[in-house]
Amino acid sequence: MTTHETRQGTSPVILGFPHTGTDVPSAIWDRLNDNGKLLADTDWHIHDLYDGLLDGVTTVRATFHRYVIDANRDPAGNSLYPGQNTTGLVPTTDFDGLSIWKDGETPDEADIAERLRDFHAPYHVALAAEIERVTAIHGVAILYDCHSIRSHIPFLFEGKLPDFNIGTDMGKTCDSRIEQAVVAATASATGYDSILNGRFKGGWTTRHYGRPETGVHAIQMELAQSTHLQTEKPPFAYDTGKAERLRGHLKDILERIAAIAPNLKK
Ligand SMILES: N=CN[C@@H](CCC(=O)O)C(=O)O
Repeated sequence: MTTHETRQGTSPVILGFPHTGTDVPSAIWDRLNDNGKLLADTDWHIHDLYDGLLDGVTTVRATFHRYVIDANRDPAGNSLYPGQNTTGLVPTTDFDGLSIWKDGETPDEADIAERLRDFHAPYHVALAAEIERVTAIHGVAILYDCHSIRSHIPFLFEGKLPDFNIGTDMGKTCDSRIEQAVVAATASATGYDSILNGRFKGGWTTRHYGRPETGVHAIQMELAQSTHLQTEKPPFAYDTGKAERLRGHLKDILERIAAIAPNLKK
């Protein structure tokens, strides 16, 4: 089973897609309960949503599902949000806090070690290699990590999530000009709301790679799925009309950050 797909380009921008994969090996699939088999926490269609928006962009996409192992979690198993409801490296629940494994089939330490080796590590080896390659071309690289999530999830947050959720771990993971360019682009998107470092501050990928002092900048975009899906429940169908409108704004965001790259110094 392949673990990831890489498309190489020469732009300074790299798109990461840790959660759009839906591949689950049969031995793992058989351990999921009926709720887990819905794969409800997938970032549905997000790689299609961003397809073709920026010339020369590099993309790295995990093809395995986050219930196999979550490529956006610390491989050491540390929580993204200690003390708050969240999901882990190999999640035991979905975003609603409901079990995803059959009774007695919750992955153990040996399962987690195996999945780290077979899925999490190969994805991050590929992503790190692209960051290194792009940095060798431009002196800098901008990793934009692409996500989506349902707009109402009481287990994780109150009320309705804004449409654009920008995460930079409180400004630590990228130059402020990148952060401000994305904030400005989302603020000018009429009919959408947005927030910087609200409930979603950037996952492990953004926090791990974003080291502005070394020339590697990272920013996460968490889109509310109501901006591009027909409904936020199975079958999580793509809404072409909504998506086309949104794609104009995503293109604007990506072009703005690509234009900043030549001005970023190590
Ligand atoms: N769709 C995925 N959302 C991310 C959110 C990370 C964060 O808290 O910023 C995830 O769970 O990995």
